[in-house]
Amino acid sequence: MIFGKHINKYYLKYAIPMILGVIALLYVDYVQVEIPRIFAGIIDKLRESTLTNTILNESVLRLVWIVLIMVVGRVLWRVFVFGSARFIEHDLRMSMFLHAEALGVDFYKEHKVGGLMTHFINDLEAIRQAFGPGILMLFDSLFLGTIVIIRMTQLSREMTLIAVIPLALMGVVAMFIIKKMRMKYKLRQDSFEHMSDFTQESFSGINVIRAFVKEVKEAVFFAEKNDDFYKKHVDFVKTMILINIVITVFINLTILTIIAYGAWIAITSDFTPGMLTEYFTLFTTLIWPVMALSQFASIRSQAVASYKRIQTFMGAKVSVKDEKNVKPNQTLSGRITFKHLDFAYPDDPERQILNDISVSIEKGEMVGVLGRTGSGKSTFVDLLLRLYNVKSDALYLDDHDIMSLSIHNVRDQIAYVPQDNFLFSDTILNNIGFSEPSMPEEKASYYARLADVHDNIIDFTHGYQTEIGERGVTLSGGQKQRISIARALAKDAPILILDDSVSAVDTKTEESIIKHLEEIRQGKTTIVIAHRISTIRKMDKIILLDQGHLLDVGSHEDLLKRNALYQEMVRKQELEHMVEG
Ligand SMILES: Nc1ncnc2c1ncn2[C@@H]1O[C@H](COP(=O)(O)OP(=O)(O)OP(=O)(O)O)[C@@H](O)[C@H]1O
Repeated sequence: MIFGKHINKYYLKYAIPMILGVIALLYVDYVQVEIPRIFAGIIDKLRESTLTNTILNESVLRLVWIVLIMVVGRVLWRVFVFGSARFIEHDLRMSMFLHAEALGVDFYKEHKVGGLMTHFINDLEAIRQAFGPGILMLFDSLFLGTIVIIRMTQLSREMTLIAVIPLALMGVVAMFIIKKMRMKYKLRQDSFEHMSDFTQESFSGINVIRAFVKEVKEAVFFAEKNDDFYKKHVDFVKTMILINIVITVFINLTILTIIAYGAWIAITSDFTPGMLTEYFTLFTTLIWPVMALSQFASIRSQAVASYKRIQTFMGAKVSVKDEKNVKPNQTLSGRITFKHLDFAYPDDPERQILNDISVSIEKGEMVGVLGRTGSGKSTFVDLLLRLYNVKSDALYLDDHDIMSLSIHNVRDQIAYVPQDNFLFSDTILNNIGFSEPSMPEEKASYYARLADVHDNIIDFTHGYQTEIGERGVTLSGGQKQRISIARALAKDAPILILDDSVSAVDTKTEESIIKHLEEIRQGKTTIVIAHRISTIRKMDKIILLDQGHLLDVGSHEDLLKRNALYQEMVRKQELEHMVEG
């Protein structure tokens, strides 16, 4: 069962338990074939009236031994073969997860999470089936099948020919059906992936669906996907049933032939009733290996289809990775320099998002980034986080070209509050303490105070132990923002980036948070993207972006004096303030 490089390595890793398991399996098969022979001996001795107590006792003792060996052997192969299959599934899942973590933003833009989940659930299960029951079926059918056929041939060559020819014919027919089945399984899996994608997105956007009263429209779309999956699944199952019918018909016809032909040769030759019983028992033993072979083919075809999907996923290029020969970990002071930086997103290389950006941010400065929506503010900070590759000699952290540092090194030195304020379904304490294992509650509460969210937290019945998300409380937008800020502050990194992170709090709370930032970020660099001028007016400098260009850099007073766009923004916001006021 050669799958491909992502799996073949596990053959080596689990070679010993797998081989031990297969040896136990083959030994069980070997002793199992002895049973019909013992019965045949007893029957013939009975017929000849030569059965003595000693012979009977010996036969029973041999049977007891065989059963004991079979019990122990079955336990052993189950542990070794099925155990290894579970380990392979576990290891592959782990490397898939690590790969998923390494994949860049561009991958997640193209691939939906629901589809990704089907690799982790259905496709991995298909691989496990191939390595557990699949290996069992493959060796059972080959080894048990062979020794049974040899013994059957020793008993009667002609009858074995009569029995084996239809079985071989069945194998050929089954092969064609299995090929079809593989194709149908792939279609079924693809359909399942589309349905999962759709379901995941619908649940994520359930509030929007409700707000637009589009439940019926979504249900209709879901029904289409559900129907499609149903049809593809039924189509696949029909082929599976067809193969079972073919097998059953062939086997029963062969049994009939054996009974008729066997009875005839028992009457007309020296073929004894004991031999006929043994032969018949052997043939019924042969049914399992034949069935196992066809089931193995089906399991394998599903696993191959699943592996191809996993391979496509594992083969997805990690677009953002360390350059060769990156410097060993550097401690950064927080100085940032953009030098004529141009940037276009990899999926749209023709459209330049940032143009010729040259600006310096000194260690310890508090810097506001302002600009109309879509002007490139988030892109500007995403590049600092090294979420994308930039050309060399365009962006420096201290005196290091960002491309010469490891991604881990860069991100380790930056604390970040993302625009969507994503929080994990975990306790508030663990969310705030995400940057360090087991952060004490006093430390988390210190940062929560700075982010002005401590009072909200202690209002919850379980305080810092309150679970957030699916299993716990639902937080308001402002609470989520402030917990995200506390989480970033708790990282206490040389550079802190807040991407539009105080938009959901009132101006008084915003003022308090900014004041706290000024106090605790002394000597450390802080970059705050904002839409409200009130958020950044007191900062050391303001970077004004417009349509991907750096329009101006200076203090609030400087920009107010000389920059028309800034004056316009201030005027508009004052007006809005007055109207609201
Ligand atoms: N992953 C991406 N791929 C391609 N284009 C993108 C991507 N992300 C953003 N853009 C484009 O880059 C431009 C700048 O977006 P960006 O999010 O940096 O602006 P912004 O100033 O932060 O906007 P806002 O204030 O609305 O958050 C936009 O035109 C946007 O469509």
